Amino acid sequence: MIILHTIAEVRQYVHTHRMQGKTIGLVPTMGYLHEGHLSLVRQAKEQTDIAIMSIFVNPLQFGPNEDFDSYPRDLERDSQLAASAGIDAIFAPSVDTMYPAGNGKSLTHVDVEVVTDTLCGAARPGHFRGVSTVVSKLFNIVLPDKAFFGLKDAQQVVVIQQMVRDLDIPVEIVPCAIVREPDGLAMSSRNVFLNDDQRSQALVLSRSLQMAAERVQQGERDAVALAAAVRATIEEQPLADIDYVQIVSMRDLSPLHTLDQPALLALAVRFGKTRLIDNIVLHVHR
Ligand SMILES: Nc1ncnc2c1ncn2[C@@H]1O[C@H](COP(=O)(O)OP(=O)(O)OP(=O)(O)O)[C@@H](O)[C@H]1O
Ligand SMILES: CC(C)(CO)[C@@H](O)C(=O)[O-]
Ligand code: BAL
Repeated sequence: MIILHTIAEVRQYVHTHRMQGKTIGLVPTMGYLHEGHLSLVRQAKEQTDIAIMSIFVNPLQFGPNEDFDSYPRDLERDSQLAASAGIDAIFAPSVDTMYPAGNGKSLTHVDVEVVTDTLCGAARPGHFRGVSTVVSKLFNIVLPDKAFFGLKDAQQVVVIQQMVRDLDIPVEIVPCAIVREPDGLAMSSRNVFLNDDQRSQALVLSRSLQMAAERVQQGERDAVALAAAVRATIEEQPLADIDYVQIVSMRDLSPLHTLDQPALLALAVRFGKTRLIDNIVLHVHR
């Protein structure tokens, strides 16, 4: 396993393997790895010859009052975990390498419209502009055949798929299932910030999503009532501060009133300063 820091090193590494006829898989991350990230690595290794992980806490996707500075970072630990999951190379650039204009700013941006109007796009202005800009840079640097993204960030998957279609970027986006702790909590690098009370109350997120899926199975078709029920369940936990609970169309993420098509129930909830997201796809059998 090799750690690369510059764009030139990555290009050279990729070129060498391409000349040998190898396919390339990219796993973009912000590091502080857990089993969710490692599941993406394993899928990359199954589907491509060479798996490259990027580890970069991207300043462009954080708002001024968000947790860019405190976001957990540990490249040493990440390298060991990534190597144990079979990664071939890590690309860990500095902020100046990715943004030579300085101060973590870019003079050029990629802006995906419409599917960024809801959910985290509405709650975190500029977030997806930062994500699609850095991901398109990573695609241009690595030139992967496939890129692997977790469905915990379901809107991110939709945004990247839209960007790739609209800009004719020759990469296949592979969405990967959410990995959870045994008690249901979706794995996230930010879980380390939860204290014991917050951690146990945060179980309400996966529990309420599961409850919603069961109600849909039992025939519930009123998306507004269902979202309200999820909201009420979460509000029973005194430490939970809801950012959003929304049911949207899987197709274009527009808000849904009736469950008459595949839907995404997505939520973002703060516990103290820690903002957690989770979601479930609601399958409606008519
Ligand atoms: N629990 C998970 N299951 C599957 N994929 C995941 C999970 N957590 C993160 N990922 C995916 O890993 C990739 C990198 O995500 P990132 O580094 O932001 O990790 P994270 O744990 O989501 O961090 P945070 O939630 O604190 O932003 C993304 O594609 C993300 O969807
Ligand atoms: C895709 C990504 C690595 C871009 O910075 C980030 O948004 C993430 O970790 O999901
Ligand atoms: N996984 C999404 C990265 C972020 O929260 O900025």
